[in-house]
Amino acid sequence: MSVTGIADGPLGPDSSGEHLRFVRRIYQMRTLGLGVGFFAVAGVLHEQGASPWLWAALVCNGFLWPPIAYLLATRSRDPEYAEYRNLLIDSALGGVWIAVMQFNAVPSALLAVMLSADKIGVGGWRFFARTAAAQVVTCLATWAVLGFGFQPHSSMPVILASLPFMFVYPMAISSAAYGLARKVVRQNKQLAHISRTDPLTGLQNRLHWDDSATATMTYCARSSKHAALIVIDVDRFKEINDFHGHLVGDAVLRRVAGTLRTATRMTDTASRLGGDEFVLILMDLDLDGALAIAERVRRAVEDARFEEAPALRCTVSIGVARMGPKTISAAMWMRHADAALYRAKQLGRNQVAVAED
Ligand SMILES: Nc1nc2c(ncn2[C@@H]2O[C@H](COP(=O)(O)OP(=O)(O)OP(=O)(O)O)[C@@H](O)[C@H]2O)c(=O)[nH]1
Repeated sequence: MSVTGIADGPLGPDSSGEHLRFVRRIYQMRTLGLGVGFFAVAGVLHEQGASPWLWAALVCNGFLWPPIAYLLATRSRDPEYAEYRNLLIDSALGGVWIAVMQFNAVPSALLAVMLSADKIGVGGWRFFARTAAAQVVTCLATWAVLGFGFQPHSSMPVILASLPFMFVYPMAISSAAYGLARKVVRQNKQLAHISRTDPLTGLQNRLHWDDSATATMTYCARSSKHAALIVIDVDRFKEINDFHGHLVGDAVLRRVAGTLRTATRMTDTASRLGGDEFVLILMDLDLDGALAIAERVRRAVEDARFEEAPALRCTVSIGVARMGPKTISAAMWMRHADAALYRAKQLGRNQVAVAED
């Protein structure tokens, strides 16, 4: 007799912490499943007037096997593999108890179903097929050894003794599955956040810039609102890196990002396009408003001082493009802002230039 539970499927090679968590989860479910399953089988053994060695075997399986399996898995060099082996042993022992109970319908069916459900939950249909095969083999072998006894009728006391197993264990499996589903949702959210975030600055990255620009254009076109695009490029950033080192270069990029965050509102979007290039999408703001923000950013960067390099002064060049009637795509909008940025660089850097419509 043995049951386990649901857990994350096969794990990656670099996840020893995850492996141990997996082993712990299985240990908890195994302890619970065997604890309640014990009574289901005990009900039948009691009716059969079973021998003391069978009772001893049931007690060992029900209460000693979970901590032994846990120790075997946690002390193994490959806890995940060891735990899958333990799960296989669970199924094999389950087969033995079904035969010992002479196929007493209720507890036998419960054992078979619970052992199948948790194996599918842990390792999918393939793992289930392997464990089910082990279960059938041990069941047939035990049945043959014990003389092919067949007593499928379940008395009321046996049914009552099986009730805790019938209710408690499926609830525990469902609860574990719910916890797992919530974890997957949480991790998906984290992954989505990571995929759109620039790790150095925490701003949105290039991948999602296009979506944000297109969404802003659609919204502002529909609601006849203004919007402006501001492209910011650090002046002579290569020289900063070369002279002060990449760590200081990174600090400059983070400072520019911080300045952009401070200068914008909730509805605006600040992104790092890559290298030393940043972009701001400003919603519901006309050209004058956008120019004022661009100038504020330019001045804030000019005034910035760096602990790591007190002598360092850095500046940015900025191109501003409003969303005009002929701006039909995010790429076109960006081309306009880029052209203005190019002009700001040509005019001597550390300045703001405006794109012509
Ligand atoms: N520290 C640091 N440097 C980066 C990072 N990404 C790109 N760079 C460097 O940024 C520099 C960008 O330099 P350029 O594009 O040549 O431009 P620039 O030196 O700013 O020159 P102008 O734009 O013409 O003023 C390159 O040297 C890149 O190696 C980063 O994440 N951190």
